Amino acid sequence: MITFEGAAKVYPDGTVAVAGLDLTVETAKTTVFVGPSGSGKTTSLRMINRMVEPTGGTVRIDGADIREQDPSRLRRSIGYVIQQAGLFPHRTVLDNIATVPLLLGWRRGKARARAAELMELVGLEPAQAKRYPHQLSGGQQQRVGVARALAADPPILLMDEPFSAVDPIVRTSLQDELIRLQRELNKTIVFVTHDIDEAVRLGDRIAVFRPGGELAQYDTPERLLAEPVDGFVESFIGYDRGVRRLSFFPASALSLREDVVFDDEDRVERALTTVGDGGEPWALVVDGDRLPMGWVSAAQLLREPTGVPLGTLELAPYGHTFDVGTDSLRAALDAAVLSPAGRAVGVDDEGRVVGVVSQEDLGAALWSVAE
Ligand SMILES: Nc1ncnc2c1ncn2[C@@H]1O[C@H](COP(=O)(O)OP(=O)(O)OP(=O)(O)O)[C@@H](O)[C@H]1O
Repeated sequence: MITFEGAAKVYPDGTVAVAGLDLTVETAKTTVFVGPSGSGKTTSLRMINRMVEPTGGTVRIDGADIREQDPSRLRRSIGYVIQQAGLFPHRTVLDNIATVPLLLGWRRGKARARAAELMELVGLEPAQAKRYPHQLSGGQQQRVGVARALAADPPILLMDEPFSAVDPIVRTSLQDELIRLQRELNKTIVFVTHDIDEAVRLGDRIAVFRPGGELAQYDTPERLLAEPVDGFVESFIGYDRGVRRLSFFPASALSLREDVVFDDEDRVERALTTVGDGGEPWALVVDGDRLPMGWVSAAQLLREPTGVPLGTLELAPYGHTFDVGTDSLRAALDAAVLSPAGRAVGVDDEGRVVGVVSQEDLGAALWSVAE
């Protein structure tokens, strides 16, 4: 547990970077500091490893005042990852990762073996061990940065905008990796970002900072999105917070329809029992393995001669699907919005169609969330 007790930082030029922070970071959880530029996130983070000394208040780790600990020893017991990874350019990937164990006096062989183990943990190929940082992509460099920070197995990991310099696709995969790693390692992670979406994805708790180095709100992502404390937090989160909140509700609560799903060998007249004449506007066609093939509209079915197998018709693309076991209401809504039929296709973990969610069913689920 890391506790900030009235921790403040005023620079000699009078800039108030952090104006008396009271906050407890829970052990083995991910806490995200988010806020606009200059709101004191990095300064607060760096107080934890004494890269910044507070001008007021106290920071404790598991109850002990960090001022009473030797700064370089403290730093070796806390992993630190920064934007652009901050790797040593003239050291190989393996030696970069082995830095802290070597500083701690490990034998070279043991430090390198540990570094190789960490490369695998963060998803780097063994062949990259002998490369230099400039021979890696930005995303790979960040992975090396994370491996280096974890090398001595520190209980605390500080991450200062570690993924902000990579493109959005790499960024999402690094976030996924961090979520997976954290499930395995249970570190106390403090993560700084500007990006509220990143904060909501990664954080067990989120601290929103406002200009002037003040804490505006400290809450779980669910509560932050549901109940921002004031106009500043609300506008910082953005006006689509209602839709974002849907990520916290499982899609498994939706009722799925199977009576509008037909086999590719079924004939047009079979589909017309529920779609078209049967009142429904769209049918979903699946193949013999129940993998989705596409949509056919009621209007088209009524034009086609009977006896034609549905799989031979020109089908509208089914768009993207949602996983009924693991996805959220947000994913289901997204799938419905992007579908030409305005309906979302729910699949199991092997991509086989379980059923379809109509707009009415989605609407009912959204109402229950709003209550
Ligand atoms: N060495 C320094 N001397 C004077 N002012 C400083 C110093 N370092 C930081 N500041 C100021 O302290 C304030 C907080 O900076 P900090 O880096 O903590 O903000 P931040 O929220 O992390 O911002 P960003 O997201 O842009 O990194 C800013 O106004 C910054 O200009």
